[in-house]
Amino acid sequence: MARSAPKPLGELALIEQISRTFSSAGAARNKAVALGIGDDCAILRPPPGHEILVTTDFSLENRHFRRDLHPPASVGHRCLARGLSDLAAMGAAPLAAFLSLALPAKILRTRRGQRWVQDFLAGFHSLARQHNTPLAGGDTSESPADLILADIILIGSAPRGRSLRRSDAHPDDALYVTGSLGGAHAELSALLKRTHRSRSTASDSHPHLYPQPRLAVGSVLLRRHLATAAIDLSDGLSTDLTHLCESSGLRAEIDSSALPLHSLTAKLSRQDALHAAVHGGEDYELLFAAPTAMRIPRKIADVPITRIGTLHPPRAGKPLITLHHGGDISSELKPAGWQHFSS
Ligand SMILES: Nc1ncnc2c1ncn2[C@@H]1O[C@H](COP(=O)(O)OP(=O)(O)O)[C@@H](O)[C@H]1O
Ligand SMILES: Cc1ncc(C[n+]2csc(CCOP(=O)(O)OP(=O)(O)O)c2C)c(N)n1
Ligand SMILES: [Mg+2]
Repeated sequence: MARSAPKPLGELALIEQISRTFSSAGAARNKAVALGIGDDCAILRPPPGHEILVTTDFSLENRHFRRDLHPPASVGHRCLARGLSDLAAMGAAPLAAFLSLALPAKILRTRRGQRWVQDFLAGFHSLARQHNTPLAGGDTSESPADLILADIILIGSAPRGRSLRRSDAHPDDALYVTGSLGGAHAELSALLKRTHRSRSTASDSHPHLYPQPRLAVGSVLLRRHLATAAIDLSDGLSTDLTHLCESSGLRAEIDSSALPLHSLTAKLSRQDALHAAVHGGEDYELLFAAPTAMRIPRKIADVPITRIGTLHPPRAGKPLITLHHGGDISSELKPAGWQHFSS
């Protein structure tokens, strides 16, 4: 017998559900939020001596996730992780998140659709709790198409004038990455070959479905004055290192054998594994520069740190990024990571 359709959720009921999820016992709290969901604006009070950092990123169905392949909890987790990773790259601590959500009307009329929304919020909420990031507001709208569209805004803070920028690396600084590379690309490629949704959960190791924003590492880099510059790896090392080099007016030399390849790339050929590590996006690891004389621990906040190369002053005839393959063999590494509008 067909089950009766559930009571459709309207805008106010949905906001009520979101508000309840994010104010429950055990929900993320932050002293900086003087007023959260429920009024025309939220009110934030950053810690004294700190300045505010703001970042925003879309999570769009069929661009950043597929409803038929990504578990809804992963979509929620990734939506927040994208913003938290930008804060991590600058050494900032999150104060609050704002979520703007456009949902197809259809989704709120079926039990399955309502469960999708509930699981999306649960995935978001679980990562928010881990990183003390309350949801302090947002916007809810009916999507004009049959597509789920989300935008996340993250507000963070850092001691005034101390945030890590892309532009402050020095000539002869060493380059480091956190964690491992290529795992997100390898997992996404495998996912795109499937015809049904993954059942993976955040408790397994899933670099694409559940990336871990490196907030603790970013905070140590800033607090202990270890890094001169940093960026997070969202579009891929080749593209994001190009940003860091261009912003700092430097060129880079990278040792391909030093790149820490994620274990998920082990099934690939050496060439495909390297391609995933260098051009695959969404690893959400940090790339940072530090003076060669600075002693950088092998692990920071339990995350392995690997030296992958060195920065140099620009020189006529030398490419912006040189990839060394051992012996005298080297090649130019051009930015070939993710770029919207290019395919
Ligand atoms: N539509 C836009 N309007 C204004 N600034 C934008 C827009 N899109 C991107 N930016 C800015 O351009 C810079 C680079 O953006 P992006 O590549 O998306 O950074 P990230 O990889 O850190 O998310 C950021 O400072 C971002 O705020
Ligand atoms: C369905 C699907 N196809 C392809 C991708 C791969 N992908 C989408 S966006 C992106 C790069 C990062 O996203 P972007 O919007 O550029 O984030 P930003 O650099 O602004 O943080 C990648 C690798 C994906 N996540 N999902
Ligand atoms: Mg962006």
